[in-house]
Amino acid sequence: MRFTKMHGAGNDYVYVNCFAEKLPEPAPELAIKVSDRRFGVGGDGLILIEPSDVADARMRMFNADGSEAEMCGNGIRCVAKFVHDHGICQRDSLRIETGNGVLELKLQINGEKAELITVDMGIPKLLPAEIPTTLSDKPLVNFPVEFGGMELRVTTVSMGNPHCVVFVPEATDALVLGLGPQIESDPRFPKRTNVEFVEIVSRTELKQRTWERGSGETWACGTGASAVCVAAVLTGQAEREVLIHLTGGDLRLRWDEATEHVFMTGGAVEVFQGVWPT
Ligand SMILES: N[C@@H](CCC[C@H](N)C(=O)O)C(=O)O
Repeated sequence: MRFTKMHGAGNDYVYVNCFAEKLPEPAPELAIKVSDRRFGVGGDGLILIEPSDVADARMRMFNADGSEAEMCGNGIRCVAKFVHDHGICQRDSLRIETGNGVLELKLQINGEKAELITVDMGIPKLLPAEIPTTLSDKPLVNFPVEFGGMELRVTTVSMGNPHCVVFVPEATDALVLGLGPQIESDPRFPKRTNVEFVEIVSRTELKQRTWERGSGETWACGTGASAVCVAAVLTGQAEREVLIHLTGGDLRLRWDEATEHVFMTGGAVEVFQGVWPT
């Protein structure tokens, strides 16, 4: 099986072009093996680029623990770059099918290659049943909750996948690596959750660290950055257009007032290609 290693802002996955390749084993098992940073290729998970009946391509994404997620914001930019740069569909606007519906992307091309990509991430969902969470029966905005003996204020947002956003003075290891996994698996999030710890730098600039459902701390999370933009606006701390600094790079987010859609812009990088197993 040929694969391509790609990353968006340091959120790295093993990508397989299923227009041409067959998986040697079921995707969940394969995801666990290839993601291993010592015994595998190394990555935050596995992403399959498949033919679609309703769009230019379909993305399926598997976390490093083998669980399948509905959406991946950094992943979809890489899928678009792959689809464009490898000649599957060379338009500068693409439609990609995901577990959160068909999303539209605009590609900025430099020479022959896609560089910056803007994704219409759709309308965020805020109802507790849509997250899902049992913490309240109303949308949670700066909602006080106790986790591990500590009271935090959380804002929950679904971008197709669940996010729990916590604004903090400093996103320390104790919070991200200590509380992150506890919140991820808290039974009040029946499908587990991604967790974002966010520092407000100014009304247009934020800093984010993410504990991802199924993969642990990653260097960036695109659906997470979208949820953070929405949460920062809902809590009155930021404008609708923000620059978010993540551990592995920056993303630009805009929550459009008229359409309520979130737009995310960032890069996508092809790192190397290989064959699995060797
Ligand atoms: N890194 C991704 C999100 C990947 C899926 C997530 N871990 C989940 O289980 O929902 C992104 O860039 O959005």
